[in-house]
Amino acid sequence: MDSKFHAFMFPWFAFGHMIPFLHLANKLAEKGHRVTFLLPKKAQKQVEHHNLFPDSIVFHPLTVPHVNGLPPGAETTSDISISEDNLLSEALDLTRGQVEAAVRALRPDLIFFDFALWIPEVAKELMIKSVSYIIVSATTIAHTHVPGGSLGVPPPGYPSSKVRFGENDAHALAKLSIFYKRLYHQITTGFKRCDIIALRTCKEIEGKFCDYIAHQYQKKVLLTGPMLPEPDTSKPLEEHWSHFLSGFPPRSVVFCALGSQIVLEKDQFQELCLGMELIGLPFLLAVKPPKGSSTVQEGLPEGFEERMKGHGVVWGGWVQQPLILSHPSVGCFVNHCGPGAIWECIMSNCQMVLLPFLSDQTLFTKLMTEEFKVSVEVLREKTGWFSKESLRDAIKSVMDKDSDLGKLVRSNHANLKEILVSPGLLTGYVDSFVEALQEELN
Ligand SMILES: O=c1ccn([C@@H]2O[C@H](COP(=O)(O)OP(=O)(O)O[C@H]3O[C@H](CO)[C@@H](O)[C@H](O)[C@H]3O)[C@@H](O)[C@H]2O)c(=O)[nH]1
Repeated sequence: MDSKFHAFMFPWFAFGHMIPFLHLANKLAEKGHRVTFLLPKKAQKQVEHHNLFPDSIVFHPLTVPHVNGLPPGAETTSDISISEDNLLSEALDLTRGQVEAAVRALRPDLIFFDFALWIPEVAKELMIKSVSYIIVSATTIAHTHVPGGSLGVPPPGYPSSKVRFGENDAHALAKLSIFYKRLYHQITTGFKRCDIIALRTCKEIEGKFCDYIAHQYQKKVLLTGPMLPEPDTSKPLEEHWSHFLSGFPPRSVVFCALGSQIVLEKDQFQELCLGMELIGLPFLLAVKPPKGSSTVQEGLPEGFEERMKGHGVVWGGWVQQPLILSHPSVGCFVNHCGPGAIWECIMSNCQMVLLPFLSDQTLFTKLMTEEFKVSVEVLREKTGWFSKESLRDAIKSVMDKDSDLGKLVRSNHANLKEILVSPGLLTGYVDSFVEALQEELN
């Protein structure tokens, strides 16, 4: 065949999945390959600015069928609560007819998927190769999606004694239990049936977990590297943020964002706000409105906005996270340890304070905090509650100039970043990945 291939991409209906798939699509397009990207209709508008090669990456919008129990018009995880994930996953399965029709009409050489476990079946029938491309950490896959373990308990031979759930992580396991069975089935079946397993990581960070997965599934595991976004030069940081941030000294602002899915209970949201106030440093808190409030302002603690005027902002909308992280005034990033956030954080110069909510976020937090010692974790109580004081203590422990812990994590973080930015490392991952795909197709 022609050495240039045509790939289909069909990620789970969540921005944390569609965006890194698109970054991979860009890397393929950069090398002259074509991509047809299947996604829910409404999502296209929100992600199309990530498409750097519109001539080579073509969106193929899908109509997401309604499933009883889902809010009308729900298409992505941003439209639903975590407890409705299984229903959205049923809706994804119901798009099979549309996907098959597109595959038959366009006959790609490869199909990348993650949760649609029926893709290998569709592909095989037409002699197309299927690639199970997983964008969450290899740590999570090794712990939770290898046969032999159970909810919260890793399978035999799992390669870490530190990257495990602790006694205060029951809150994360409780959330996982809602969709554990379905997700476990999707990923393990996808892995068994696909031609290639690919992971969004690099061996410098998760090598032993990748080797473990390859051994357990007896399949070659290809790595794409972290798939960081290309710096978006088309849109500078919005004026109101650059104006706000530039008013503070270098590295003094605490930026907090919790990804695209986390919606806090109102009391926990208020505690988060009060914790930011306690630190005494300028801050930008970009989180969704809490449960029961339609705006963040509506959920704020009494008098908070007035007290924080000119010093701290709580924002309920989308922000340009990578650009904020690279602003010289930002010195600390409090985040949920989502796979996108964490790679962006590692590549920044910000101190890392981790506040995980979901199970994959919790495991990656342990990897960063216990094994690499590049971050600190906000302590929670057994109920999962975190107090304003524990948030303040975690942030102060890395922001206080004289803190030994702060110096340690800063220096470990700088070393890790240096490895990742070493010339050719990340492009080398993409080159080897594409070569391996081409070999598979020949
Ligand atoms: O206001 C915002 C919020 C997010 N982002 C970007 O959106 C991406 C978010 O990705 P990520 O950090 O991975 O977070 P989530 O989308 O929240 O990740 C969800 O989806 C992942 C894949 O299922 C899970 O691993 C996580 O636990 C779950 O929170 C990142 O690139 C951010 O830079 C912005 O640019 N602006």
